[in-house]
Amino acid sequence: MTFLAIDVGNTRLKWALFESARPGAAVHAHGVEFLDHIERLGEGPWAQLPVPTHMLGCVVAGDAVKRRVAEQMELWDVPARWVVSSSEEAEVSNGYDHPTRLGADRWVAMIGARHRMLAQGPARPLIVVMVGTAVTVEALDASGRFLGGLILPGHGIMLRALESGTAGLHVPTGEVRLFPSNTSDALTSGGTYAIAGAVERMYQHLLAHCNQEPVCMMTGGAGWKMAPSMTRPFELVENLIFDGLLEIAARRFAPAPL
Ligand SMILES: Nc1ncnc2c1ncn2[C@@H]1O[C@H](COP(=O)(O)OP(=O)(O)O)[C@@H](O)[C@H]1O
Ligand SMILES: CC(C)(COP(=O)(O)O)[C@@H](O)C(=O)NCCC(=O)O
Ligand SMILES: [K+]
Repeated sequence: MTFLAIDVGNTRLKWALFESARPGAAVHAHGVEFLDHIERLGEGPWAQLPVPTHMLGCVVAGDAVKRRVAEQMELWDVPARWVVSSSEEAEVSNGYDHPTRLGADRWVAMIGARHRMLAQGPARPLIVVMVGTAVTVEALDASGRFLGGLILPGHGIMLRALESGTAGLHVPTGEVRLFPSNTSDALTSGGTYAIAGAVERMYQHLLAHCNQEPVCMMTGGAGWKMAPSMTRPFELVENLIFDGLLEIAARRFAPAPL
């Protein structure tokens, strides 16, 4: 029984074939493609894979991209299934005004993070930071209710916005500095501390709301860039979306109850 997990963001598709649809399952194979290269999957990395028993994915990149992924999956007789955010799943509840409008990647990452925390110790309030094309900062209370979250531009979008809106900001990538003394460092540091500052504020909001120190988990392709600049203890997790997809898949596909 193998399980294919797919996470399609606005920049890249991440996939992993697990040996079962259970949390902690061993990874048989995994890979990443930029969205422009999705058409390579079927004749490339997926051609040699054993046929997955089940697939579950999450996609925020739009319907055209979703169809292109489904086309690549035609090499197997496996239906493409995509998570839709809902008001409750895998013991996490959704406080969004319109639960189905919440980005599926945010929902799935929260489910992954909540169960990761529960596997390590008692339930606490939880901050989930995802640093991808955009950055999201979610807050959950100790009961597993999503209270709300922040969306802000990721590093690339911030830089491109500044480049396109000004005459004098076309410079190479710089370093994160406490007191940036050139344009490159000023831009790189500004973006990094904007993100770190947003996380710090959400941490304070959640601490005040719950009166208990939150656990903080960070994930996403650019998470490693943020790690040295964070103000609170956090765990950098490779892919919370895969963790969440395994939790959901276990409840949908696995024969034995959890
Ligand atoms: N080797 C890399 N290739 C592409 N993006 C990278 C790489 N290393 C870091 N990044 C950063 O990660 C972001 C993409 O992360 P990812 O989690 O794949 O985003 P998304 O889920 O939105 O597609 C890019 O915006 C970029 O800033
Ligand atoms: C916020 C996002 C753009 C993040 O996308 P990503 O950076 O993972 O590509 C995505 O989760 C999304 O489109 N959300 C829908 C709106 C919402 O969550 O309120
Ligand atoms: K993502």
